[in-house]
Amino acid sequence: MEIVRSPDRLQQVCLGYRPTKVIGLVPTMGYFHAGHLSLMNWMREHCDILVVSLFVNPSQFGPGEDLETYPRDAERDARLAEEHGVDILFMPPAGTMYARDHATWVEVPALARGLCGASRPVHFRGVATVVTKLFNLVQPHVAAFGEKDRQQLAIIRRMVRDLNMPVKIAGRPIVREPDGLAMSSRNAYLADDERKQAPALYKGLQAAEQWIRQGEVRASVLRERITTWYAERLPAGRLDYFEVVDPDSMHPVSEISGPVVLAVALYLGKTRLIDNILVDLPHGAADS
Ligand SMILES: Nc1ncnc2c1ncn2[C@@H]1O[C@H](COP(=O)(O)OP(=O)(O)OP(=O)(O)O)[C@@H](O)[C@H]1O
Ligand SMILES: CC(C)(CO)[C@@H](O)C(=O)[O-]
Ligand code: BAL
Repeated sequence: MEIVRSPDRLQQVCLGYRPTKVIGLVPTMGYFHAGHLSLMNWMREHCDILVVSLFVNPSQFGPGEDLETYPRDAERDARLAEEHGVDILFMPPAGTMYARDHATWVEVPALARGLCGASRPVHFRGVATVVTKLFNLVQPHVAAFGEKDRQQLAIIRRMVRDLNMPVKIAGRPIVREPDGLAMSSRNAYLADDERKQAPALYKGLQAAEQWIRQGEVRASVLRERITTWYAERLPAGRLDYFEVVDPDSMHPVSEISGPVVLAVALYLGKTRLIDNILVDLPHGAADS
């Protein structure tokens, strides 16, 4: 495995491979867990040259968010990357990815206003911009992203389509702890009592899926029921949002009549956790 720190060097190495090798990219912010490793394992089977980027991207953090305290362990991450067959681990020092007078931004506002975008207004602009930069540096044939960050995945798919970027996007399933909690680097922030309550986040989504399968089609009723459900089981929690959205546009659905995503964000103490599930109902389900 080669560790590359310079963006120019990364571009030069990848341009050399591009004509003859299938290049796969897994973008990350590091502090690897089984979710990251599942993306690497999948990509290892779908490319010749596996590139993993590890960059805690400042432009996707708003003021007062956890940029400085974001968990980091570069040494352990490098060891795990090597064990998982990574060919190139890109770890740029903070100052090298953006010019001092960086002025170009990529935005997909139609998909970035709601859900996480409502409480993190600059977040998806930062994500779309850094992912574009990574695509330009690596020129991957395929890039993989987790469904845990489903709004991010939808935004990247739309950006790639709208801007004719020559890369295939693979969305990969959420890897969970045995108790159902979605793996996330930020789980490391949870105090013991918070960690004990955290699996209720996913259990709530499963309960809401059941209510839908039992015939509830009104998003407003689901939101009311789930708010009570979480308040009873997560006394330390503060709900940021629970939304029923269309899987492609990520726009809210008021009456369910086909596949929907149930998406939630909740603060447990100071830690903001997100999760979602796809409820894959057939189209026209409510009419039958
Ligand atoms: N539990 C998971 N299952 C599958 N993919 C995941 C999971 N968690 C993160 N990913 C994916 O890994 C990639 C890198 O994500 P990132 O490094 O931000 O990790 P993270 O655990 O999501 O961190 P955070 O705590 O910041 O949310 C993204 O495509 C993300 O969707
Ligand atoms: C895609 C990404 C690596 C961009 O910084 C980040 O948002 C993440 O880890 O999900
Ligand atoms: N995986 C999402 C990265 C972030 O929350 O900034």
